[in-house]
Amino acid sequence: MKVLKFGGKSLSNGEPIERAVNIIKEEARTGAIAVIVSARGQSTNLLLDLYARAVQGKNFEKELENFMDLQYMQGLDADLNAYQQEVGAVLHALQLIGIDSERARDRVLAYGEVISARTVASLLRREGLEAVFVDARDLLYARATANETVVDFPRSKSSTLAFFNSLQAHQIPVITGFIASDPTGRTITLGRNGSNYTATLIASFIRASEVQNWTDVDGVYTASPKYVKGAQRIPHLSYREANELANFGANVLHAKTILPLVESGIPLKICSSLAPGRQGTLIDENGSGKGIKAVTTVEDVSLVSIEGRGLLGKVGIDARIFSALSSRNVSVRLISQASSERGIGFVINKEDAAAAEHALTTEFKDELEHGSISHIRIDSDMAIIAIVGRHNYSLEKAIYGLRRNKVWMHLISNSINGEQISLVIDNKSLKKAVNVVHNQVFGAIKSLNLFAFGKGTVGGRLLDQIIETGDEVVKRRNLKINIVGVADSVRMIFNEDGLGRNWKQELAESDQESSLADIIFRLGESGLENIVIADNTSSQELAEQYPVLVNSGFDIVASNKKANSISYEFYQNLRNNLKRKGKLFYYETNVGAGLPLIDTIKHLHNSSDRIERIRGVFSGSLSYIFNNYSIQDKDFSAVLTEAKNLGLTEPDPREDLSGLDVARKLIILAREVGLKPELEDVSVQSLVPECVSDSKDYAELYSRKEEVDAYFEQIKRGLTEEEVLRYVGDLEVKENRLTVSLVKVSRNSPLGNIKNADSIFEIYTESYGAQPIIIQGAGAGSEVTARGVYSDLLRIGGQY
Ligand SMILES: NC(=O)C1=CN([C@@H]2O[C@H](COP(=O)(O)OP(=O)(O)OC[C@H]3O[C@@H](n4cnc5c(N)ncnc54)[C@H](OP(=O)(O)O)[C@@H]3O)[C@@H](O)[C@H]2O)C=CC1
Ligand SMILES: N[C@@H](CC=O)C(=O)O
Repeated sequence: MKVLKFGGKSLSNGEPIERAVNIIKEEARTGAIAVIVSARGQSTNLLLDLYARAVQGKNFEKELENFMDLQYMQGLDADLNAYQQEVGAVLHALQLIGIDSERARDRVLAYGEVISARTVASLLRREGLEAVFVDARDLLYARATANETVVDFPRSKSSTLAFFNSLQAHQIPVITGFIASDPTGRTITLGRNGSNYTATLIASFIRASEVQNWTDVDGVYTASPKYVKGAQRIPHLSYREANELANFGANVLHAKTILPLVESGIPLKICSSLAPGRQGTLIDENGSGKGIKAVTTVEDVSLVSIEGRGLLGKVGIDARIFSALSSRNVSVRLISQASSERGIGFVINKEDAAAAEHALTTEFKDELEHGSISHIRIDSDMAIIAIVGRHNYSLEKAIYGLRRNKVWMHLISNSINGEQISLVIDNKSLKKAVNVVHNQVFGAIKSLNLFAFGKGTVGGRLLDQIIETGDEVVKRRNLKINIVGVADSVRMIFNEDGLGRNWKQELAESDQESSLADIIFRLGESGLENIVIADNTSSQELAEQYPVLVNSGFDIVASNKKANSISYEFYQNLRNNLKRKGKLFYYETNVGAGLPLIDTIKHLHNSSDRIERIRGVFSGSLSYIFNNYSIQDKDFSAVLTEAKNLGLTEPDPREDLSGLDVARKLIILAREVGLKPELEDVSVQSLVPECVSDSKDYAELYSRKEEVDAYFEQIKRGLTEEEVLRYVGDLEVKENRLTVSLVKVSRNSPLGNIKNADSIFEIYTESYGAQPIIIQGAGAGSEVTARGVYSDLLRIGGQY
């Protein structure tokens, strides 16, 4: 015989109960079945409310009407009116007596299951099945203890077997879940998950072939889908694993409900009544073998820590702690003790915190007074994350991910059989932590949550590239980049679920003012893991805030060169900060846009090949300008405008013309090879003609373009047929000399030969001698620069 249990949501009015009836009909076709039901929909809550109203002497008639309205269904052969009278009479009596008692409450609650079983039996009869209503109070017996309801197994088993033996073939018992009789014949409930317990108890008594638990979820998941979007259904679990899951927060199960099955080896299937065809989770003796099964969470627990030198080597301290707690009915969920015994930490339910504090401070009053115990501290607002299943390195992976995301672990506990690891963290970090741990231990698709500053030439293109190639990146790299926000200099938008193709319009229409402090706060509060900041602005103000971003736990990618080229002291402090916090900062596009330059320099430098000189055309925009200006019959200002329109120049092109941008790039490279220059140390030949150098902004400079054009025309006239102009950066390492100058070079030389907006870098090293390593290619432009930043992002994502 199979036992089918239906939860409250699966029996709600309308489609759910119709589906449940169909499931029962189908299963009845395959052999003998027994059905166990919970109270329908929200009935238990409504009955609890009715009970509370009655014992408080309040009116309940209207609420009772509402409750009964939800119970009625068309065409039932069972008379539910009688129950309205009966519940009303019980509530009325309670209203008069006004005494709140557990048995009285249980009696009222029992009506939920009774009406539900009557209704389901009646609906099955309407379908031509021989369904009989069974009140479980005639089968199951239990008594209340201080902590729980304890079932009288021998008596319950014998009355259940007697009943089932009396059943006729084809009769389908529809049995009330949740309720039993106490030794005095009064109603008693079986506690949390009580109907599931009824099902597994009855199944074990009658040696059922299986239990099907029909609910509104289609099985047990690798994490709560409430927190982890990528959680997967677990097809197969062992009883032991299910038990661990049940103890650590998987609320589709309760540990106690599994026990009767373990003893009798009956498999349990968790099935969704919303999608009956779908495979659920099978729980049996064998499970599916080794491997991590799930990452579960328990919210709202308290961490108790007792510390002091008086604990050192003293016999009986633990015994006193636990007997004090047990005297107040406080159960301990986890414990960890330092080997020196100077500290003991354990976790209890948050609602027991006050009782625990009282019990412990009373027990250890003397030790606290004498100082041999320095403190008994209770930190509430804690949570547990449990990794269930056996697998090598899962703890290391979890710790790595949590550290990276600044989640502090207060306590770590590893079960003796190695099948469960528990981590105690702050409740407020739970969402972030469970995502990190889940994705780490399952190697699931990792999320990188990106907040982007700057939506201009580079920033805008980057966001579009991420959106255009998102699916490919998930497939090839197991990484999902979620753009959770964008800010420009005026406004910002924020969407934890990730922005889509519409981001530009949403930003344009946003009424949220751009504010770095708000962004940091909101990202911190969001519970998002693996947050990366992209800086595609040229703002020094933002660059100066990188240490704050790092301290807030974010990694950074930047096309903005400012952080690497302002004072050396800032540069060094930022590096120290990054190291201390274990955060990443990539900025490959700072020099040479998308070219693999900075990385190459780093590798050469780290491999101890002494870099002696780096010389070349560092500026893509000036490369474009001089490549074209040298050979075309156009005004300088016209070519400058072309470069600006192509997105090659700095937001303020005076930074290119003044040589400041190239000087910054020299500084960045010099610092990569261990020098410590400041901007003032660079000798720069500015390209801004003296006559317009007092222009207060680019617009004014441009308005005086005739003077600019005349200046460059004169330089151009000085060129021979064979010569072209190149704006060259030169870093002479040994001499610690950094120069930027406009030089005439032969058209046929490597520098003279470059086209478009190409940059070229000649890297002279000790090993390569007079033959430099040459890196050449597009040195500016939205597409290549955005690609470079994207590649930095992927490098970070690869380390999650
Ligand atoms: N263009 C290129 O080829 C290359 C550029 N780079 C670097 O990339 C960076 C961006 O250049 P590019 O995209 O061309 O510049 P743009 O002028 O096109 O875009 C700059 C963006 O930054 C925003 N912004 C400015 N200040 C702030 C702030 N404090 N907070 C938030 N947003 C801000 C601007 O907002 P708003 O729209 O409101 O003004 C704008 O969206 C620069 O640092 C540049 O040096 C590096 C390599 C190559
Ligand atoms: N304006 C810069 C852009 C890249 O850094 C350049 O031209 O190189």
